Amino acid sequence: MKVFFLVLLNTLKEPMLHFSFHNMTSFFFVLFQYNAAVLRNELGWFEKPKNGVGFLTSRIVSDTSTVKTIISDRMAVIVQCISSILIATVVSMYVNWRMGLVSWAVMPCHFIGGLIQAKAAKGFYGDSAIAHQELVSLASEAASNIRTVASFVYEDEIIKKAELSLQEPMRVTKIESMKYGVVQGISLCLWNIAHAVALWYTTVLVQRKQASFENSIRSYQIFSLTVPSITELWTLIPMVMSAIAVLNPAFEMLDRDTQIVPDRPENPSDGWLMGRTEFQDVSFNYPSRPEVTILDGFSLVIEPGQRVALVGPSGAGKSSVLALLLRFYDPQRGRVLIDNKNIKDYNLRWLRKQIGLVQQEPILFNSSIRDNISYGSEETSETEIIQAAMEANIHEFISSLPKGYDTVVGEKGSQLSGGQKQRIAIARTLLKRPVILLLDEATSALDGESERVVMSSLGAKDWKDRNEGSSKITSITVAHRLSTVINSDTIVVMERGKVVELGNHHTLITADDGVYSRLFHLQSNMKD
Ligand SMILES: Nc1ncnc2c1ncn2[C@@H]1O[C@H](COP(=O)(O)OP(=O)(O)OP(=O)(O)O)[C@@H](O)[C@H]1O
Repeated sequence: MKVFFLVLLNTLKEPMLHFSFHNMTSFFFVLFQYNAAVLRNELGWFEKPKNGVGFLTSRIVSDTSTVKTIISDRMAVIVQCISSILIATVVSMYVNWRMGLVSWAVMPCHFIGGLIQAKAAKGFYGDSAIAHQELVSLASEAASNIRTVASFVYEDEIIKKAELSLQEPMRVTKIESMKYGVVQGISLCLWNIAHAVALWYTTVLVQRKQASFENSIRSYQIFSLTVPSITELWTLIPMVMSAIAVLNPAFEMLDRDTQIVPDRPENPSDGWLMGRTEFQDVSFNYPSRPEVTILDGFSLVIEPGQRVALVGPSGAGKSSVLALLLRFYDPQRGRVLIDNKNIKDYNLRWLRKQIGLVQQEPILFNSSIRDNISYGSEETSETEIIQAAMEANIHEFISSLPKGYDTVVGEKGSQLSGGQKQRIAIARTLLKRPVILLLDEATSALDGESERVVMSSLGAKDWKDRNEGSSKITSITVAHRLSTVINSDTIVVMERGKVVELGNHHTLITADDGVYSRLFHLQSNMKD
């Protein structure tokens, strides 16, 4: 009866274990937390080589699936093995306590065998995980830049690089697997010794009449049936070891504090910004290149509603000024103020909602034009979407497409021309109704006429209906083509991270030896 009860218990433990461990909640929780932890980081973190797109993709997939393997799958098996061992011990003690004790006496052989195995398996997975990350990084970089790869006929080089990145891990894995084989042999030998000792002691017990033949056979059978559980338990150890190696960086990722916290201070300010922007003696270098000074004592005041242009030679630091305004980075010295308040004192999410950025190479998503325009402003109506498209001078083109606003644009907008992508990006930013608009070479791919329409529409833009205090949008435009910025209220000429000239087109053009007038005449001559 007691044996029957134990057998029943053994049978019932399976559904209970699977109910406890084999659900995916923990996996989805980790996946969610991991994604959130990645996105929480500041921009400088993403620019480190080890945090590139490919590496991150590979890490998210492999780290989370390892967590799932440990929590959902392996833990169930581990608990199952332990409970089987315990149940078998109780039963064998019940049948013949001497035999039960023998099972435990030879247990060290199993444990030592397992421990040796686990030690040998350490480091077995580390290199292959890194190789996997490198491969994913190479593949995703090549796939996302396939036009460049194809035009330079660089496919074979990428395959060679992939092969090269696998060579060292393959060599290490070969040596490790040979070591592992030897260790496996030693472990098996130890387990066989344990069996031989148990069998020998069974015969001793029978000869001494301390156990009946039937009971010793029963007890030995139970012991034999338990061994696979012990073996399985120990074969799981290498996997758990490797998982722990993977989990350490995963926990580091989850625990990392971002240097620019988007939710602090916790309470967003009320209402809307006016748009007065000020850079006070700002010095800045990128975290990835701390030795190079990008902005050096940069100061500038922009009044609400002003249209300001930043011009100057390539590398002067114009885009970096915009990046600081969005707090992608913090300056090392000086302050950036909006409406006379340091931008560090604003809730960053709230602040960014009021600033619109259009970049030279806008990123579109592989969905419909409508979704791309309403990205980040999901609650807007169809009329508002069309209005924004009209202001960006793209409505006519969209309407000419067979599927209109439902046309899917392909990955990164690959099915559109550069100018069309830029105009969709402008519409997307206009729909956000930003108080401050940042245009970084945003119209560089447009023809002259199209650019004129877009720029004059942006120049006339006002948010009177939303913000009683400010009528016109404050805009900062970065452009190399000076015709883009000729109508700006203020043109700021930058060189090596400093303001070297400031004024409107007419005042700057009259300074004969000025940087702006030289640039302007150079561009006019090229046109002629
Ligand atoms: N993420 C970055 N990490 C390190 N250095 C950077 C980064 N982005 C830009 N730089 C460097 O900062 C300097 C200023 O770049 P920035 O893009 O601000 O110049 P720019 O005046 O806008 O140039 P362009 O007119 O060519 O766009 C350049 O020397 C550039 O190499």
